[in-house]
Amino acid sequence: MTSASSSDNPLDEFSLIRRYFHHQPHHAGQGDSVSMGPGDDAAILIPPPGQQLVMTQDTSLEGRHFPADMAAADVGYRCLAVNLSDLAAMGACPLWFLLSLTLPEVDEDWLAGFSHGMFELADAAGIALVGGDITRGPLAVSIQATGAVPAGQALRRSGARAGERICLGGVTGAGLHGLHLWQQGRRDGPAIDHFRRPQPQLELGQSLRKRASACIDISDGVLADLNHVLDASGGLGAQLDEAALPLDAAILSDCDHQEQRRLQLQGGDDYVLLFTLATDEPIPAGCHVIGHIEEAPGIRLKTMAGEIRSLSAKGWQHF
Ligand SMILES: Nc1ncnc2c1ncn2[C@@H]1O[C@H](COP(=O)(O)OP(=O)(O)OP(=O)(O)O)[C@@H](O)[C@H]1O
Ligand SMILES: Cc1ncc(C[n+]2csc(CCOP(=O)(O)O)c2C)c(N)n1
Ligand SMILES: [Mg+2]
Repeated sequence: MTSASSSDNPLDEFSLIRRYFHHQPHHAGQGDSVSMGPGDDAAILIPPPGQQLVMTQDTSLEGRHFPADMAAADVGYRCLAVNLSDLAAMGACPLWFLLSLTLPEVDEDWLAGFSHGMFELADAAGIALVGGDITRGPLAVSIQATGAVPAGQALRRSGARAGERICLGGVTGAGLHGLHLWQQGRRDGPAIDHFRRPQPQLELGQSLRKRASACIDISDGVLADLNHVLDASGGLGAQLDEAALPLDAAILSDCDHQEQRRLQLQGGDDYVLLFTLATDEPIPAGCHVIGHIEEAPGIRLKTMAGEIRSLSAKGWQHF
């Protein structure tokens, strides 16, 4: 957020909610499970019969998760996308979300852009805003999203087994590279688009139910998030194949080989799925096998030259 539109009478909290956050869902059926949306002390929701609910929450702060000069519509889109990516990683269908917004002031241009970007993705994903909270302070967006899966079919981090293939739902490295380019003053191009508007892999996640043995979305980098799968699966290890790491050479063309590898493996902000598949499962279209699970703990890389090198599971960390 860079500036406030000055107004003698800024909207009060309730008018602001009505104007920007009472949104008619566009999807056929979207909102059918909402008995009471924004407006009462809490939302009243109808869980789909026979399904389990899946809940996640992610907070995005200006300057920490998105740059202060990012367009409001991109901020709205991105803050919802990172939550939907967690639902995708569980194989869930999105249902409802709550929005907790902390605003430094009432800037109607910013609110119009933010809500437009956020509802663009909400409508595309079929998720309904059912309530939230608005308060004053440094800009922060916290979203709690709920989805559903048929009982017992949620994907978890914990089911990987030795011998299984490790797959990626897309290329990695573009998100953090986009942030770097942004910090150098660039405002367009594929890496920047990836950073501004990550595409949560909801359909892929749902298609992996009963197929993938473990799944996670990559927010902190391939190594760090793969390590969560290995830990959750009982302390297993992995070997990655450098030659098999998917690389969008056009996106990372301005980086040297070492920086490309660092972005691909440790970047973060990717929001693609990493999952494990038994050897008899077909590889979903558009996905890449990047290695396999091993009994011996730790992550190793088979280099282009055929050497095996140990890697530390370094990735993005707040502290
Ligand atoms: N304050 C908290 N209280 C309880 N559980 C938490 C808290 N913060 C995180 N967790 C739980 O810890 C687990 C890992 O959280 P984390 O935020 O790292 O999720 P992630 O999906 O790995 O990353 P991302 O935040 O980028 O989505 C999740 O199950 C989350 O619900
Ligand atoms: C302005 C700015 N600086 C740095 C980054 C990089 N970054 C911040 S948090 C995070 C991991 C996921 O976070 P969380 O675990 O909180 O969901 C990453 C890769 C960014 N996105 N924006
Ligand atoms: Mg996650």
